[in-house]
Amino acid sequence: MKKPNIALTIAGTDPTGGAGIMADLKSFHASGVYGMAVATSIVSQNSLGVQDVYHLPIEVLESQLNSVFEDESPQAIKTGMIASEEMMKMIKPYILQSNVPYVIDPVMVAKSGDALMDDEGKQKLIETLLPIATVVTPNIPEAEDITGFNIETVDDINRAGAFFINEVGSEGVVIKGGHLEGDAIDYLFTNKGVTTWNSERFDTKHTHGTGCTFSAVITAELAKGHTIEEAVNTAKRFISLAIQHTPEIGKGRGPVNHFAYQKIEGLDYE
Ligand SMILES: Nc1ncnc2c1ncn2[C@@H]1O[C@H](COP(=O)(O)OP(=O)(O)OP(=O)(O)O)[C@@H](O)[C@H]1O
Ligand SMILES: Cc1ncc(CO)c(N)n1
Repeated sequence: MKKPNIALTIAGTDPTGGAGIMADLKSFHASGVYGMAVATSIVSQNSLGVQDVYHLPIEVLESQLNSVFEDESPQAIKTGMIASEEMMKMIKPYILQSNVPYVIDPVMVAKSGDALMDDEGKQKLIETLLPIATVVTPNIPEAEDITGFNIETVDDINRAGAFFINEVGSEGVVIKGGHLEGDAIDYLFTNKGVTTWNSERFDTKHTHGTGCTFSAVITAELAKGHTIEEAVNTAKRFISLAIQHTPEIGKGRGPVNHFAYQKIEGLDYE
């Protein structure tokens, strides 16, 4: 059997399996990539919201990172919820040393509206990790927080894309239109220009963890050696099918279907 490509996620948890490292592992697996996961914060959350957040001590983060990197290095890395500057600084040298594609989902607020990062953390993300990202995947409110201006029109989105590439120094940014009205349009900006993906908006409340899933699939595709454009293309198809075929789990805003893409595309990995 061929050795699989490996993707690593460094993020918060969701005991109900819809978001965070649990969603990332499912998405890696459904993309045919071997998944590894380092936890930053333990989040008591479910489809109804966030009940409690416990940030792990910095030594616990370091110890997990050492366990991963002294053994087998991943071919791509993703970070999600990172609550403090201390954690960002701890993670950065591991990313730089591994020298593989690095995806940042700049998680700030859960779909329920609960905050997962404080204001200082947002500023520090811009200084420490965003400049070394291969791809950043903000939703509109996250892009507004990072750029410091309101995003309402396509002109605003173009301005935000330019900000990430030219001012922050990220290689690519996907500004996700999930929070706007109308079709779900995503905009990828790189130094080659802009590419857009358009999907119909599915009328469902079950969109818990869509951002985690989308960025995890981009990471998995980059781990396989695909280009940024190819990776976003696959991730868009993956998340659209996952939202279209939600499993109806939970009393509130439930998770998406992480296995719809694999099933519908008829994929059979080695
Ligand atoms: N109702 C929907 N129908 C179709 N696509 C959607 C819908 N909602 C979101 N998307 C798509 O899902 C992906 C994730 O975008 P979204 O804006 O929901 O991320 P997010 O807010 O970061 O998610 P979360 O914070 O819950 O993890 C994008 O490709 C977006 O266009
Ligand atoms: C741990 C975690 N990361 C990200 C999100 C955003 O969906 C969430 N709800 N929980």
